[in-house]
Amino acid sequence: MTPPTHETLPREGAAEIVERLGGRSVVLVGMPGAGKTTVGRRLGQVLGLPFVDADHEIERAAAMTIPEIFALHGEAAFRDGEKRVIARLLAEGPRVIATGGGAFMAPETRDAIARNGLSVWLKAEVETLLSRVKRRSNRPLLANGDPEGTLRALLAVREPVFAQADITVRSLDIPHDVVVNAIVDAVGARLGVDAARPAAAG
Ligand SMILES: Nc1ncnc2c1ncn2[C@@H]1O[C@H](COP(=O)(O)OP(=O)(O)OP(=O)(O)O)[C@@H](O)[C@H]1O
Ligand SMILES: O=C(O)C1=C[C@@H](O)[C@@H](O)[C@H](O)C1
Ligand SMILES: [Mg+2]
Repeated sequence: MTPPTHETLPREGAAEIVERLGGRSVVLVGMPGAGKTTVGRRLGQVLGLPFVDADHEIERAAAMTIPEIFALHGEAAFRDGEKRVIARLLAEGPRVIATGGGAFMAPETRDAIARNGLSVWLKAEVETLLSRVKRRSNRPLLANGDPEGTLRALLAVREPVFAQADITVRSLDIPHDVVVNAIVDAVGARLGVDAARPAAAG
């Protein structure tokens, strides 16, 4: 028998999870490099929900990249736009939403997610985050010559806030599908869906 991969999805229990979400979205929060975009896209496929990345939506709405928004308008303007975009995405739910690394720090955004979503913190160690963020450079906050020090400082401030998420799942360096399955298990358990196991292949 072929082991299940994301090709065999959506998983058994996915329809019941979506039904019990009752229009709420599954919202991934966590540090840059936590895997919100990568894992979120696959989670959407598994649950049969549209996936949307808030960073990409902000770039689309502003018609410029995040580094350009920071450079031209500053971080405060980016944060304002981020709050508005996430509120709109939640209102258009249900979806799987990947948020930007700092989005959950805004109390209004946490409140909006609590009302219209289920928050999932993708938790990873600094060493893991660092090795992942080195691969891409769309993160103006880390472009200061000391990404490790910056990540550590951000994590110290943000970790207690991420810990307020409804669900915490470790984002280890393991196949993405394993992380996705752990999220489905946790969301299913939270919603009382006990059939949320991988669909048998064949
Ligand atoms: N479980 C995993 N194992 C190994 N690598 C992973 C895992 N999850 C994500 N990655 C890798 O880490 C990198 C960062 O992932 P991703 O861009 O999804 O993070 P993010 O949380 O969306 O970051 P940001 O907040 O900056 O948008 C990517 O190269 C991705 O392939
Ligand atoms: O950690 C952060 O504050 C950020 C993370 C990215 O996802 C982007 O939202 C932006 O670069 C800010
Ligand atoms: Mg991302």
